[in-house]
Amino acid sequence: MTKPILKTKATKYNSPKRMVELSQRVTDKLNAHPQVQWLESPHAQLFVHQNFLSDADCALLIDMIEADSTPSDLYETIKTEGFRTSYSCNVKIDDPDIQRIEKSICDLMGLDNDHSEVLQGQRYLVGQQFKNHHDYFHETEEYWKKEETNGGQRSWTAMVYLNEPEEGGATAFPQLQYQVEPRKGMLLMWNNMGPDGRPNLNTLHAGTPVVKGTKYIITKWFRLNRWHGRSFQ
Ligand SMILES: O=C(O)CCC(=O)C(=O)O
Ligand SMILES: [Fe+2]
Repeated sequence: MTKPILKTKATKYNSPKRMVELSQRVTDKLNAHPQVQWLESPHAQLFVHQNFLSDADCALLIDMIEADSTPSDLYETIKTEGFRTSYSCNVKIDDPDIQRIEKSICDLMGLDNDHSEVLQGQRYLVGQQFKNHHDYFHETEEYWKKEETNGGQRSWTAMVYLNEPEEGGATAFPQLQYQVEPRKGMLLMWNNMGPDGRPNLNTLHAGTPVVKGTKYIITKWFRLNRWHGRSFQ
């Protein structure tokens, strides 16, 4: 007997219709929240929540990033060849503080933690930056085959500024001619998809170079489907 051919349903993992539903659900929730502010743009959906994290939470996250960062600095800098010169680390997912912070982001946005990648901490020293990029996956790239079946496309990005560098380090959205200045404890969220449920080119953004001081952030990327990398951490 010949084996049946397994049909992979590509649409299951990258459904613009499901993305549109997800966008609607999240934007409805954020629009209804009294402390969430919509950053008006006809070209992309961006929201902020001032003072989302307390000073104590910002401090403990900075400590975690610092504790983790020492041995890997040089390696990270060489590896990224100028494109992303910040140091980044996956925070410890079984830490109760991390779980509480992750939950607070998920609750605010109405998204499931199982659909997000592990929270990332980032530190930028003077001169470090993350050049223009999209957070969504480019579906023509080789890596997409793997990502497609492991969580699929990145839907929303959530980022919290843990401090305020003395100069530089804004998050710039060149297509929107807009930049977000770091504010301690502020949560910035945006939809990486457009109104058609497909990647929105206008979400191009950069972490601009830090001119003076140090910048610390955490980032959380949500996926359309369940992400399985969490169980391997
Ligand atoms: O550092 C920033 O302001 C942006 C970071 C970013 O784009 C990312 O982590 O994907
Ligand atoms: Fe990004």
